[in-house]
Amino acid sequence: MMIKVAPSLLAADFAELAKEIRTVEDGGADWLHVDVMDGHFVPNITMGPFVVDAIKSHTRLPLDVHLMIEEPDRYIPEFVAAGADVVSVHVEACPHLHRTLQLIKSLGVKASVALNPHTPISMIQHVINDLDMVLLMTVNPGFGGQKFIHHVVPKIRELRTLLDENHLTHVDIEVDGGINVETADLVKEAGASVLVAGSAIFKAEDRAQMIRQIRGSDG
Ligand SMILES: O=C(CO)[C@@H](O)[C@H](O)COP(=O)(O)O
Ligand SMILES: [Fe+2]
Repeated sequence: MMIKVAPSLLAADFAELAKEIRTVEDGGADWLHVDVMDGHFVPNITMGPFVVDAIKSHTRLPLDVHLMIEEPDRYIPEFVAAGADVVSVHVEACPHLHRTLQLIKSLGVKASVALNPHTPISMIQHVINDLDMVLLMTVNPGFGGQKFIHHVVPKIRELRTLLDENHLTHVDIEVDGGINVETADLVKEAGASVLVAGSAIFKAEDRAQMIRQIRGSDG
């Protein structure tokens, strides 16, 4: 399986974003992961469409926008206009999930649903044909630098089986939170195809080498 690595900018120096982006883009990142938090869905506030727009002008990498916000439908068009290429909404924040996914797709970008660590795979069973990706949180959303929650690994396996049974092999499984060289092996073995990593990459002495190690092409 082709593995993509998406550095999370949450762990970057926000006062030097353009430079930070250059280091991971030159270092071989596949996507840039952008964490949007509203202080309601999660107990932290990060950035909005204005910053996404600024990031877009400094990279050719696809922007993987992880919306940890309530009422995402109100803001999705703005994030797409700002340059989002993949939009993840949390199932826990979407009472009309099917409608939200159609909205994302109607804007011509990839639609993804994110699940908190305790949220069962069955929550998305009836929308799997409308998805380009599923984001499985491997920490409780809200902050970078947290510890990987191991009980999510069987959920990755369960989702991969569900996708295989429905001939949806093109649907990516993204994992997010606590990914490092060790946990990367566990999630890839279970069927994940997009690995988000913030602290592991931005705190590494050699970011390019860390990206290669997480992807697994470096032994
Ligand atoms: O969505 C989130 C946190 O809510 C993540 O994208 C984190 O930013 C990942 O950071 P690390 O756990 O890799 O440091
Ligand atoms: Fe994220």
